[in-house]
Amino acid sequence: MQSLTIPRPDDWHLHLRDGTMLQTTVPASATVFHRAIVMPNLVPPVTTVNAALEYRARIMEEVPEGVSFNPLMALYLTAETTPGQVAEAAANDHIIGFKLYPSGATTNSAAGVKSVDALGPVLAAMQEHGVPLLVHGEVTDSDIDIFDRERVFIERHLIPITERFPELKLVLEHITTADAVEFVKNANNNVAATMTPQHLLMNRNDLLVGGIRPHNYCLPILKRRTHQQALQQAALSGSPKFFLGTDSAPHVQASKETACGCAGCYSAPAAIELYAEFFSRHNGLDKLENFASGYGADFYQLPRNTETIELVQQQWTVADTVDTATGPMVPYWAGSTLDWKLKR
Ligand SMILES: NC(=O)N[C@@H](CC(=O)O)C(=O)O
Ligand SMILES: [Zn+2]
Ligand SMILES: [Zn+2]
Repeated sequence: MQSLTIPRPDDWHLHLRDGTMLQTTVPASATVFHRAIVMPNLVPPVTTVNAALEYRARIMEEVPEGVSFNPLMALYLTAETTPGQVAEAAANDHIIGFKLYPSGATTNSAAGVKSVDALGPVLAAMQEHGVPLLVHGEVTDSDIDIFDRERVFIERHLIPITERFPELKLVLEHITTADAVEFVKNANNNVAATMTPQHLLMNRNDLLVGGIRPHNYCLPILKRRTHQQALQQAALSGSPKFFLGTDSAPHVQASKETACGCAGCYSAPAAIELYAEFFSRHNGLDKLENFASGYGADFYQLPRNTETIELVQQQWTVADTVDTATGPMVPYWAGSTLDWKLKR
């Protein structure tokens, strides 16, 4: 049997939610990943260091016995965020950075930023303190087509931000377009991107052909195949600017399979295997190690993990549903097979 041993991976973009949902989501990620950036789009959003530390404590309560898991908390950037709060965040090892959600762009983004241009003083403080800016990069203007929202956000906001703050550490999250790949490649080394399993493995046909597939619906929305191919090439290129961030985003089945379904793929139950599937399908398994367990840590100036995990080439089927205290969830890739399995 073929097997592959790599350092324990980290997930640089993760949604765990709160309350009883943590009983399901925390073990699913903590038993695989050593560190994870926990996204702050709760209701209400996690905007202060104190709120983030309390949220982190609730997460830690659900980490299984004997498992070491280090949640790195992102704070939700709002129009009220101050340079003082940036300094406070910079001084706390449990806080990794600030997350910019354009208001209305995605799940629980109502409290997000309405004017990116007004963020100058806060971005200046982030640049000064070396605090990363994590970005959901989509405009929300009703006259911009949903498939163009990432490209337009890059043109209108990201290029100006990187020109004005050339030393700002910036991660364009869950990239979906060739435009995003080009932007990141052409930017300074303090600009990087995370990639999800669904954007590497799928394109919009997987969402819309032969019936609408709510469990493949996430934001930014899956794009056409040429964009998928640009992402694939970037991941396979071995560039340190592209690394793993699952964007695992749990919603219960009833909220996904409905007339107005929520955006988000719950990929955590098969996360590392999904990436292995992608790299193995493209004869690039040797690139998995740095993508999953190296480049992200390097970017965030954290040590690489020394523990290892083992993947074995063995077919298995992702569960149809996962039970939670608030009802069943349908994981991403439910009922389909994968060729690589994490040895647990
Ligand atoms: N990606 C998604 O489709 N959904 C995420 C939010 C996000 O990361 O944009 C969620 O919190 O559900
Ligand atoms: Zn997002
Ligand atoms: Zn996300």
